[in-house]
Amino acid sequence: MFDVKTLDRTDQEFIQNKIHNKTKPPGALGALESLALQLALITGKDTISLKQPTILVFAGDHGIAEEGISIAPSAVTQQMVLNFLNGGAAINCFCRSNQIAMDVIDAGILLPVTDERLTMQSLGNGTANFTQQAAMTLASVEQGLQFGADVAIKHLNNGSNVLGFGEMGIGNTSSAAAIMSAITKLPVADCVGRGTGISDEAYAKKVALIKQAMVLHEGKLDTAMDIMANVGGFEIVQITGAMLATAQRQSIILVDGFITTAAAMLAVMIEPNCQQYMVFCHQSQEQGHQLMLKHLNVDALLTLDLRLGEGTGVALAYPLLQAAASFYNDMASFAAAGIDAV
Ligand SMILES: O=C(O)c1ccc[n+]([C@@H]2O[C@H](COP(=O)([O-])O)[C@@H](O)[C@H]2O)c1
Ligand SMILES: Cc1cc2nc[nH]c2cc1C
Repeated sequence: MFDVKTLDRTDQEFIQNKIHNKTKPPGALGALESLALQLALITGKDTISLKQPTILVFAGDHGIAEEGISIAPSAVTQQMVLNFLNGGAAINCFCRSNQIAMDVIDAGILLPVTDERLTMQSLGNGTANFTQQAAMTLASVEQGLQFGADVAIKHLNNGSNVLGFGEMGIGNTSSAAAIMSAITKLPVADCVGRGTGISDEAYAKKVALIKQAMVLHEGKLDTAMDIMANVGGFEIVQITGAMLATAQRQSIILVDGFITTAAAMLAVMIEPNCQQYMVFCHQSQEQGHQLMLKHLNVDALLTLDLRLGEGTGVALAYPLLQAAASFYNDMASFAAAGIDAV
């Protein structure tokens, strides 16, 4: 279904020399230098171009929410979708301040929203409770990957070359933790965090429930498709498909927090080359996120102790991409500035 090419590294030496010859001590721009290298490899060796940055916010509900493992009920997913559409959420503020476009997608929320500003590609009214049965069918996984790819391609065809991914879904840290445990083989207790900020009691219940689910689905968590069907979420599947399509089009993927990184891990499991197109924007406070990033062997750009999701870490990190582009494109070289190279 997807065919992601390895990033062409023919120009790597040229790009590294260009960065090296800027008027600064070698390496002095730290993480911005590796970011500039990645962006130049993706968008072009002469100029880094970031076109029509857009954050796709996928919303979906989770059957496991009926167990009381979040501070909020599933109805809040719908209410937050309305908030996104009305411009009132944190992600709206940060997108506005950094001139990033937004698209809100109903990937499968419990309570419907009828609004022409919402991109409708629902896979159903929330997943089944994965502690009792499979979250969804394999047919839903396939449809979800396609829906996700479709919306990414729409934005890429409209001229964007940088897509960020965010999500909203009460209960989705439970699904992300189960996905993480299935992929990394780390113990459930290392993968489960407090999500929206649950009590000690709810946390203990969440760990026990996810352990129970891992036993229930044992032997059926070996492929990305099976992981998604058994313990996934509608928004997570669509983000996975959207990331795969973005990588296939050799465009930039901006990864947000714990849930979007779970989707990123699934995309990488399906097409390992995907990771070369990904920028990990922040390290969430959700306890498993650090271990996810370690598993992928990546560093995030920001650590702000965010644990909100929605794509907020992407929107906040975007100015760092602009800074990387700006120094790569506009900063003087030693030769141009008449400074003795160091
Ligand atoms: O992105 C993150 O790292 C993150 C960490 C904790 C919570 N969230 C958000 O909180 C919701 C899921 O939390 P929960 O407790 O309902 O599983 C969902 O809407 C996410 O966007 C997001
Ligand atoms: C209010 C609220 C806003 C959110 N945004 C992302 N996840 C969220 C969860 C809650 C509960």
